[in-house]
This record gives sequence, C-alpha cells and structure tokens, in this order.
Amino acid sequence: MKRKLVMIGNGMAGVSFVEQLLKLNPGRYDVSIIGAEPHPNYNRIMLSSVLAGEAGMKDIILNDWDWYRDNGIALLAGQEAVAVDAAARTVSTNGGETLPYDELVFATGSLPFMLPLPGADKEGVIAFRDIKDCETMIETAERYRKAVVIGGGLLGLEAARGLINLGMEVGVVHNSPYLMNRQLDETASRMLQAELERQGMKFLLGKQSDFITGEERVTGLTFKDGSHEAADLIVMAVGIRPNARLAKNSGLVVNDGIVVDDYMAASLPNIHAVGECAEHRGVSYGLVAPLYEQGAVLARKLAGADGDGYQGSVVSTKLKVSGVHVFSAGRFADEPGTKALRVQDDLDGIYKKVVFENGKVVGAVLFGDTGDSSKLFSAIRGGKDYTGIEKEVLFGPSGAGGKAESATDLVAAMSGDEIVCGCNGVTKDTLVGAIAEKGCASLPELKACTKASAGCGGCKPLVEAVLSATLGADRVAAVKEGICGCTPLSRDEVVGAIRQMHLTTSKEVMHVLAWRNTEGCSKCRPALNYYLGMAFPEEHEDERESRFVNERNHANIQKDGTYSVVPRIYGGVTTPEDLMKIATVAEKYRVPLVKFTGGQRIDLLGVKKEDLPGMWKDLDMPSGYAYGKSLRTVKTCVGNTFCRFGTQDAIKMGVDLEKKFERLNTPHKVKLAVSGCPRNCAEATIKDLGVVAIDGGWELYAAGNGGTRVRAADLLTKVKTEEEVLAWTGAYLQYYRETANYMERTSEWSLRVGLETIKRALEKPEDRDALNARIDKALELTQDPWKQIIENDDLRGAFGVMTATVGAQAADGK
Ligand SMILES: Cc1cc2nc3c(=O)[nH]c(=O)nc-3n(C[C@H](O)[C@H](O)[C@H](O)COP(=O)(O)OP(=O)(O)OC[C@H]3O[C@@H](n4cnc5c(N)ncnc54)[C@H](O)[C@@H]3O)c2cc1C
Ligand SMILES: NC(=O)c1ccc[n+]([C@@H]2O[C@H](COP(=O)([O-])OP(=O)(O)OC[C@H]3O[C@@H](n4cnc5c(N)ncnc54)[C@H](O)[C@@H]3O)[C@@H](O)[C@H]2O)c1
Ligand code: SF4
Ligand code: FES
Repeated sequence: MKRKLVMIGNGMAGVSFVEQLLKLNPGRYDVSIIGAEPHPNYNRIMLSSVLAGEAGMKDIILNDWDWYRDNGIALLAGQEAVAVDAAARTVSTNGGETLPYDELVFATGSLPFMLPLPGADKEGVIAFRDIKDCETMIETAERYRKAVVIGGGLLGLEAARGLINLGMEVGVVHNSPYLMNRQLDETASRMLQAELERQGMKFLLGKQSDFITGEERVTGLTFKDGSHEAADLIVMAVGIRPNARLAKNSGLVVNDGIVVDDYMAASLPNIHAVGECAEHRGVSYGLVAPLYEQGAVLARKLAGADGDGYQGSVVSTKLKVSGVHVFSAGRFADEPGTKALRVQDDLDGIYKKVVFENGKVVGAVLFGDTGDSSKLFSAIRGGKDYTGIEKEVLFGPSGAGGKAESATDLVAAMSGDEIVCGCNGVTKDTLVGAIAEKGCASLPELKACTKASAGCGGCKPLVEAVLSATLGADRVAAVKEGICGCTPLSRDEVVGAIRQMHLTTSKEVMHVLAWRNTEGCSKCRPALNYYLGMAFPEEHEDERESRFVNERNHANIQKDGTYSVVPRIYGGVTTPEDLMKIATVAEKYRVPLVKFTGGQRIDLLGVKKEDLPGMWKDLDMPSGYAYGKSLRTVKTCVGNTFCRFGTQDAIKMGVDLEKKFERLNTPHKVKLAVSGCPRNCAEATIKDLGVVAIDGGWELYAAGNGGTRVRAADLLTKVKTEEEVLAWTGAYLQYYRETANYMERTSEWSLRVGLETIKRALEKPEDRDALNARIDKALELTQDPWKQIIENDDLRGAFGVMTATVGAQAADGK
C-alpha cells in the first residue's frame, strides 16, 4: 500500500519538493496538498512582472490544474489547515476535511510583516505577497492616484516600479538613510536611488512612520517628525516572518521558523518543513534558490535515496526593475579582516565591489553592469583562494591579455547539481539533460523544457553558456527571445512562418506552429494580430478581441473608468469651425475637462463609454488615435509662414505627414514633429521621427523618445524636398513596422537592430520605393474607426448604446 504524504502549503518551495519526489520515486506516496490560496502553484516571484505589466496572471502558473490530476495529487485549494494531531497523525482543514498522514510536510511560507501602526486596518493598506494583493493594486490604480510604499527593500522597490507603470504617483518610505540597505553598500545604493528617481520614484529616506490617517479608507501617512504624505494606497513591504503558528500549536519546536535538522526533519516524528517557514541552523531564507535546495534534500530522504544533508546556502539577489542592473551576494559590507576591490565608473554609472577574506571572495555588489554576477557568485560558493591574484576576479589573468574568465569557462567548472536558474531551481544537469535528451538547441526551447530563465531572467547568460558549452557554439540555434511562454519560437521565426506558410489568422498560427497554450496569452494574442495585419494587410481581418482595451474601444480609458475623446487636429492647426464643434460637443455631453495635450490637440476627458459614439457623430472629425499603436501626432512649429527664423513651411510639412500616415498600425505608438529651423521649437529631436528644416532642405532624425527614458534622436539623413521627406518617412516607418517586435518603441528598436542597419536598409532609392509601395498598400486599407462604429448597429451596441439613440441620448437631457 502507498504511504500517505500530506503537505500544508501549495507554494513554490513545497511543490518543487513534490516534483522532485515524484521524479525520484513516483509510486511511493499518495500525495495530498492543502493550499489556502484558491490557485494552482504559481510563480510568486513573477508577481512583480505582473504588476509592472510585463506578464499576465496566466503566464505565471507553474503547475496547472491538469498537473495535479495527471500526477494523482489531491489538491485542496482554497482550504486552510487549522489543526495537526501529531499523535493521531491527522491534519484538519477549515473546509471540514481530516486527512490522515504517514509523512507530513509544512511548506507554509511566510507572512508579510505588517507594521502595527494606528490606522493600519483601514481600507487601502495592504501587503504585496500574493495574487490577491497584486489584483488589489491593479484595481486601485484604476481609481486612485497616489501610493506610498513603506520599505525600500527588494519588494518595496519592485512594488513601486509596478505602481508607476500602472500610472500612480509613488513615494517610497524607508527607515534607513539609504535604499536596499540589507543588500547594498551606500555607494551602490545612492546610484540606484538616482536611477530610480530618474524613473519617477520619490523617496522619503530615514523616515519613521507614526500613524495612518483616513476614515474608512486611508488618506495618508504621518511620520514621527510630524510631516505627512498623502496616500490613497499604502503598501507595506518591510520584510517577512516565517508562517509557523500552526506548527507551534501542533507542538513543534519553533524559534522564528520551524526548527529543522540537515534533512529538514522537524522536532516530532514524520513531520518535516521546507521553504520560508523552516529555520535551518538559525536561518530562515526568503529567496527561492535555497528553498529548492532544501526541497531536493527532503525529496531524496522521503524517496528513500541516499544523499548529503542540507548545509545552508549563500544567497544572491537581483532587483527586478527594468533598466536597473543591481546584484548583491554574500557578505558585501566592509568588516574587520576583509579587503575590498572597488571599481567605480561615474561616466557610465557602473560600480563593482568584491570583498575578500583570507584571499577568498566572500561577497560582492554590482551596479550598472551585472555581467560578472554568475562568476562572482560561483567564486563565493566555490571558495577558491585568490591570494595575490585578487584582481583576476574582475579583470582576468594579466597574462591572458586582461581577459576575464568567460561564462563558458565558468560553466565548465560547475558541478552537475549546481543551480543555474535560482528562480526555478534548475541545475546544470537538468539543462544538459534537456539539451542531450530532448534536443533543446536554443534559449526559448530550454526555457520551455525546463523553465530556466522563466523567472527574473537574470540567469539567461549562464543558461546560454551551458547551451554553448554542451553543444558547441557553432551548433547553438540562433539564441533569440521567444515571443511568450506559449511558443519556443522567436519573433522572427513566427513572422517568417506567417509569411512562408501564408497564415492569416491567430488560430491558424497557434495551430500550425503548435502553440503550447492553444488559446494563446495576453502577450502573444495582440502581437500575432499585429504581425498578421502587417504581413497580409488585405487578407487579415483585425481580431478585435485580441487588442488591448483602449484599442478595442477606440478611446483611452482613464483611471476612474471614463474615457477620453481626442479628435485629430492635423499638425496642431485648427479652425474656428472645428473649435466651435468641439466646444458644442463638450457642453452638450458635459465633458468635465477640456485640455490641450503635449501633442497640440484637444482632449475631452471624463467621457462615459456610452456617450462615445454620440460624441464622435456630433464631432464629425477623424479619430486622433490617442489610444492606438499607430501614428499619434505630428507636432509642428509655425515655421516660415509667420516666424522670422523659419526656413521652411513646417506646418504644411507636418499636416502632409499626418494626413498621409494617420491610422497606420505600428508596433507601438509613433510620434512625429516638424520644426521650421534648427531652433527646434517643436522638439523634433525627441520624437520617433523628427523633421528639422535647414537652409535649402530638411534633416530627418530617428528613434528619439521623450518618455521615461529620454533619448535624443539620431540623424538619419538630409534631404532637399518635401517629397523626399515623405518618401523617407514612409520607408522608415515601413521598415520599423516590418522588423520591430510588437510593443517595441523606435528608440528600443533602433538600439537593438542598430542605426547603421536602418540607414543601410533605407539608403538605396529602389529599397525606399519598395518599402513605400508596401506601406501605401496598408494605408489604402485603413478606415476611420469611429465612422465605422457610428454606421454599424452591432459595433455601437458594444458601447451600451441602443441602436436608435446615437446622439439622441445626449439630446434627451444629458
Ligand atoms: C512580489 C515578490 C517577488 C519576489 N521575487 C523574488 C525573486 O526575484 N527571487 C527570489 O528568489 N525570491 C523572490 N521572492 C520570494 C519568493 O517568492 C519566496 O521565497 C517563495 O515563494 C517562498 O516559497 P514557499 O513555498 O516557502 O512559500 P510560499 O510561496 O509563500 O507558499 C506558501 C503557501 O502556503 C500557503 N499556506 C500557508 N499556511 C497554510 C495553511 N495553514 N493551510 C494551507 N495553506 C497554507 C500559503 O497560502 C502559500 O500559498 C519574491 C516574493 C514576492 C512576494
Ligand atoms: N528580486 C528579489 O530577489 C526579491 C523581490 C521581492 C521580494 N523578495 C523577497 O521577499 C521578501 C520580502 O521582501 P522585503 O523587501 O519586504 O524584505 P527585506 O527585509 O529585504 O526589506 C525590507 C526593508 O524594509 C525596511 N523597513 C523595515 N521597517 C521599516 C519601516 N518601519 N519603515 C520603512 N522601512 C522599513 C528595511 O530597512 C528593509 O530594507 C524578502 O525575503 C526578499 O528577499 C526578493
Ligand atoms: S523652430 Fe524655428 S521656425 Fe519654428 S518657431 Fe522655432 S524659431 Fe521659428
Ligand atoms: S534566476 Fe531568475 S529566471 Fe533564472
């Protein structure tokens, strides 16, 4: 008869242990898992990516419901274990179940620490630990504006970044004078702070919170020094505590966590603990890599296999905030008896610190360039003596031309059971096995087979190095990013297949290219819809349901759930008639806010969804596409028509460009500007394409950006005539449409493919003509979406408008 294994907790550490146990001895146990959250096992680490809008909830499921069924595991999801009777060997749940066990595993994780501040029980005060918290933040950001995050550690900064991406203003309150004080020294921390301030984060450092204000819902946070910060949302990210109360009530020895020995045995027979709830040699870990190591030890023991006990772990961390590269491992602080090698490059914003004790690397901090992280972490764990050759750790042997040890050398020196991907507990042996036995020959394939690099992504260089070391660099298939977890194929491979096999619908692509998830996900569906429309503009029918909400509704949704209406105003030039129309509509529909945009247009804000069709009908103006991945605006200065410095007619040029390229679908939004002389009043050099008049012609600037990461555009070419400006713009936009990844701005695209590549693709007139022929075909097929909606009953119905009432609704007293 099979023995009964019951596990309390359905999180990352526990389920990883069960996976390993099933591999070692699949038939030994009947496994039951009690999980308080109503979800299958998901990647908690990636909640930060979900919050930042980089992944969807579906993308983070590690083991779906089928996995439990296929492995014969009884999952009691949404139930909490409330009592353990160690003498009778049973566990009871709040769902009224009592499960007998032969072996019991606690994998209850941690609880976020909530500061016991007066007012902490108000609505809008939350932690960041699970899917529910993540959903609360996303919903809150739709209705409120100001968030305060308490805690400037890893979690707090990742939460803050996500909330900024959701459109909130975020202040981070930290009790120490510098951020991530548990992971960084002061120099790295100051550099980090400067970078995050550039990204829009505000810091309140060295602050002691006193109490939370508000009636039912939070309105702010008051500090011990009497100062106050307004807040509609407070996220506490001030550390975690092992979740060990049930274990303590069950009679187990508990300090901070459940005390375990080297084989993860707790203090009563047949009871074990893994993960954040366990305390091994006085340490409870809060990162997944050591927890997976613990799971491997327990799996071997319960499978009846021999193996060494758990010896404790050195941990390393990376902050998952895009555009920021920070790494920390081991003992990085200066202590008596240690010496540090420091490299600081203020020009490029790079800082590296490696700490030695008796010639051995014991800790490291990297900022700006984390390329050495795997090597340093390996050096810390390997314990090699570098006495006399310390500098080789960063600079390589002096006799080897100063070349540091490569990632491939590093992989060769790793033992098979060393973990390469900490987030997913993937060892070198697992990767080598997937390459040798399953034929994985690229990073996306390895990711699909083993989950390596599917978490924070920090291990990608090392996974690639394992691939090269195992297959030989020449046999590694083009190592490219897959478009999402539904397929191992890269963007180029997918677009190549669409063209070659003449695929015209997303369903067809997913079927023919054997998508793992047959419905696709929130990442690939809109991307495929774009690629198909770009490749076959005539045959592909827009898949409206695949588009983001703003594009589906042809309007920008605002944080209070209302929409904005932005009519097109070509080149920022309007007429008294159009202004009167806009004013009449604004009055008739009681538009709460009428505002000029940065792109020289008029924004009618606060519009109800059901009023949208009526307003557009009354306006009778083209849509300004303020919501779309398409040409947004062409900003112009007055040019030589009125300005005494102007050398060309900037207004006409801008209007011509906007009229020609409006409504075009592009990988991301595209903004243009035209200035009438190099004084550049239209700020053309921070636009996706900027046109600047010079004596006798025009300069075209490419791939600028005035957003979060400001980027000055690069000079693309100089031309003489307006026709040439239009031809170069058409060719440039079409080349961008054909070669960029979906959701990639021109600034990112240009950095990725290289300005020289773009110039080469456009330099020959015949190539520009061919690109223009293709863009003209796409342009011929565009239609104004609001005209279509107004004239079509079904489309209007989607806005909650009764068929006969467009326009009349408002006339009836709105
Ligand atoms: C936003 C975020 C980002 C992170 N990023 C990283 C990162 O980049 N790298 C990294 O290494 N780590 C990261 N971590 C930490 C990492 O997620 C945790 O270390 C890991 O999830 C812990 O695994 P665990 O199984 O021990 O606990 P958990 O994943 O917390 O699982 C425990 C589960 O047990 C359930 N449970 C508890 N008590 C009971 C009970 N009585 N009955 C039934 N069920 C119960 C809980 O509901 C929970 O689902 C991050 C954490 C968060 C919140
Ligand atoms: N990228 C990653 O590896 C990552 C990301 C998120 C979370 N995590 C893990 O999740 C867990 C929780 O993360 P965390 O950042 O909450 O924990 P943490 O303990 O690392 O950081 C908490 C921070 O809050 C500060 N703090 C404490 N009390 C405060 C107060 N009263 N006011 C202001 N600041 C205060 C502390 O100085 C500390 O720096 C950790 O185990 C962490 O390692 C890891
Ligand atoms: S860019 Fe030159 S032409 Fe245009 S408004 Fe400024 S000064 Fe005048
Ligand atoms: S280490 Fe985070 S994905 Fe591999």
